[in-house]
Amino acid sequence: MHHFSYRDGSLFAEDVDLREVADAVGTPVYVYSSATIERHYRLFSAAVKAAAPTAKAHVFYAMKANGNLGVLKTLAALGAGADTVSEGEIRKALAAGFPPDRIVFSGVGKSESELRYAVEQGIYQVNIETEGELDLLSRVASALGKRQEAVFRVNPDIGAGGHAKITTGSSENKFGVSFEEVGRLYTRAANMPGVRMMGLALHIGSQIRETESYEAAYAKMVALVGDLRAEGHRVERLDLGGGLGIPYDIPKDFDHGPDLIEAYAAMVGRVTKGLDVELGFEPGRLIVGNAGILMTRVLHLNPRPTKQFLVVDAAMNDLVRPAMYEAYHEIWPVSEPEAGAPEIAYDVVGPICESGDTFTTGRLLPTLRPGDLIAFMTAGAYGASMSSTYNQRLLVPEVLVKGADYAVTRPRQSYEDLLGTDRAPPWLA
Ligand SMILES: Cc1ncc(COP(=O)(O)O)c(C=O)c1O
Ligand SMILES: N[C@@H](CCCC[NH3+])C(=O)O
Repeated sequence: MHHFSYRDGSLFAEDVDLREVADAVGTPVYVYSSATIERHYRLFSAAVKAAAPTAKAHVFYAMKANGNLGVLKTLAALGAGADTVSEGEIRKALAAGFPPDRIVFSGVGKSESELRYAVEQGIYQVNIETEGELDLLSRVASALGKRQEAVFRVNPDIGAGGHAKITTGSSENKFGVSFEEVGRLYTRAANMPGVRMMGLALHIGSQIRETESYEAAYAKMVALVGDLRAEGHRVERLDLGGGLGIPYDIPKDFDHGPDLIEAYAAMVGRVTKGLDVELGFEPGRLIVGNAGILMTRVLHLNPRPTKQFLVVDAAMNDLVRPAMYEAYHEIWPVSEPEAGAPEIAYDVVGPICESGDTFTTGRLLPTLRPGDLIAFMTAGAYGASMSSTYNQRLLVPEVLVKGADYAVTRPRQSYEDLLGTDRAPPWLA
């Protein structure tokens, strides 16, 4: 369920009329609902905690999905941890109030300075993805006189996900140390200064809407825990990653309840039954995806003999998912269409000079005119966080709603900001 609905002929985010936000903040604009974020975080954490009653479960929100400070503070206040993938994310997580001992650092290519920063901050766990990274972490941490707790991110050779570009668990993907190598690396790490191996992690992909792939991968990991322990290794933590998917095709009256979350949690309970480990989870999209929309205004119509282009003021630099993954986002007019109003098939496109700057083709929508507002739904995850200034367009503002209140949690970038970071080379100055 999410908290965007029609009231008095207009689309509301909780108790805030989106027309009001468009007037005050302009378009395009991302709008997030605190209530939806809270609901999904609570549903997920309660489900996994209940399903694995003997294991301690920690939820680390994967902040790459949405790193807005207001969103992060909302989740930190609920007691979530953070799954980070760069020094920038660690810094932002700390600034948002996540305590260091609830921060996990994942990622395929961590640099020496990033690892040093993470160790200095005393973060909970580094998820090591290569042997070179094990060596580097050991060197960096021992030079600081510290011992960093870490796990190996294992590639289980079982991938899943909503698109080939977001599958991560196959051995063809770059992520994690090879399943066959873990035993040898664990043995090496036991004798290394600066690191303390605590267990294993995996993350098999994103937008996964079934539990079978997870179950196969998790079962493989549970067996690996047993094998490592039999060799005398300490394996106290199992970080099960994120990736649980959400519905993108949501009819307006749809209440997508906790079904998939519960099926997932039950599967986790089944697979880890009797296993004495602390479990970690790294959900991103599940927490914030349905909690956000991108509101945009129609600029122009461009009729062609075979189609009608609807040119809006948002573009692929603001929401890249359709261009990058052929992703589907529902489009809801902000003014509620009258029942039975005639519909037209539109190609909804942005102003960027690429044909790929197309949000959808042939989408049936009520008749729209320049000046009308529409919302790309389910844009809370990998929307603003993947945006860019391509075509020298300003990064769009982000607004967080709570009940009848809203706040601009990131203002629209200014042209001064856009130009201000560039430097001319001395020979052209
Ligand atoms: C290591 C890791 N954890 C968690 C996530 C979060 O994924 P999702 O947003 O699909 O839950 C990702 C991104 O896929 C990831 O790479
Ligand atoms: N960016 C992807 C998800 C990738 C997840 C990051 N590991 C999306 O928009 O669906």
